[in-house]
Amino acid sequence: MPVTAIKLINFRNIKQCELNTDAPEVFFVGENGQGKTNILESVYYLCYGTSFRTREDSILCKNDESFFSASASYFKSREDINEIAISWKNRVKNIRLNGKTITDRKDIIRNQPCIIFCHDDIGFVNGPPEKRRLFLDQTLSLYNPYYIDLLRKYKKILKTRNHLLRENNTALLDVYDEQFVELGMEIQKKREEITSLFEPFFKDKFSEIAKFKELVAIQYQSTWSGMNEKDEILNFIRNKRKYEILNGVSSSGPHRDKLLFLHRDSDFSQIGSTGQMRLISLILRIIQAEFYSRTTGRKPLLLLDDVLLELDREKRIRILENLPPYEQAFFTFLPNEDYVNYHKENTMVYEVKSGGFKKRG
Ligand SMILES: Nc1ncnc2c1ncn2[C@@H]1O[C@H](COP(=O)(O)OP(=O)(O)OP(=O)(O)O)[C@@H](O)[C@H]1O
Repeated sequence: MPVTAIKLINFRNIKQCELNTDAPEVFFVGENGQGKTNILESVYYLCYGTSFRTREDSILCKNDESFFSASASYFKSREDINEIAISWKNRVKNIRLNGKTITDRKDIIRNQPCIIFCHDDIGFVNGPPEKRRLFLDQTLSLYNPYYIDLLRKYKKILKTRNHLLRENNTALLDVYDEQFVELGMEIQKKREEITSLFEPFFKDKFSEIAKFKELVAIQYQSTWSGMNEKDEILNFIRNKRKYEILNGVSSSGPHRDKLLFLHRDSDFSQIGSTGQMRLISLILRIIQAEFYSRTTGRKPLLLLDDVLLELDREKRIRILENLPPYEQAFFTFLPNEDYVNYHKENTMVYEVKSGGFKKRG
């Protein structure tokens, strides 16, 4: 569903704005630090109920102000206009979909799917294990609300289990280990399945876009690898119990697994160039969006924040030609980028300066 209008009050450096965004592609062009990412962040915020840059809503509130609000209208069909609105006041967030309060964020994720291509995505390739796992968890959560619940349950059990380890409560650990392993195995299975499903697409796209002759493979490395039965894993973690009690943490399970990009069996993040890793992160987002569309029959919104900057002209063009099907795409550009070349017939262009927006043309 395309976003046709965005209204913001006190969102980051944007005091107030009402923007018409009724176009398949919307470009935001401006110098550094003017508010381009902020406007993309507001769209993401309206799709997920959280930011991709911070967990703290207070940070989104304009300095020296005590509240902010964001809302977007979008078409379900040309006759059926919907509105999502989020307000934050006295440190309380209120999310409303067509005037009705939403209490579980799952409901807005389902409502308006959105995929952000942002600078930090390079961490999917060269970042710490939790950042790399995030790619898989985001992919699975996007199309499967059950996975969101599964992760929530696992995180809760993990927290309790770590607490029991610190308390040396072996009787309760015996009970919790069962659930810990069951939920953990389910998460690992889903992550492994999605990794093998993505592998051939990833290889094809990488050689097509990067023109890198040698293959880069994706591998999910499980801390419980080679163990397919629950009892085997239970034995494995019980054998580690003394060590875990000593350290007060669960040393294996999906929260310790790794996503690896391998070139000739070594970690590509150690040898790839920044441009190559940027490409991999873009390709991962493309595959994520394509997979979402294939499984749900719906097209997401795409938000592309400055991610083409590190690529040479040929690769930029190849990335743009390979973008997944989208309902609408928002892009940010610096004024000296050749964005005019990517302009389509109905593209809307806004100039961004000090949190203000001026429509061009
Ligand atoms: N809570 C806030 N209140 C007021 N201003 C803020 C707040 N948070 C961020 N800013 C301001 O927003 C600006 C950053 O905007 P943004 O991140 O959108 O930059 P940008 O236009 O995308 O630039 P770049 O190309 O450098 O990424 C900075 O000037 C920053 O000081």
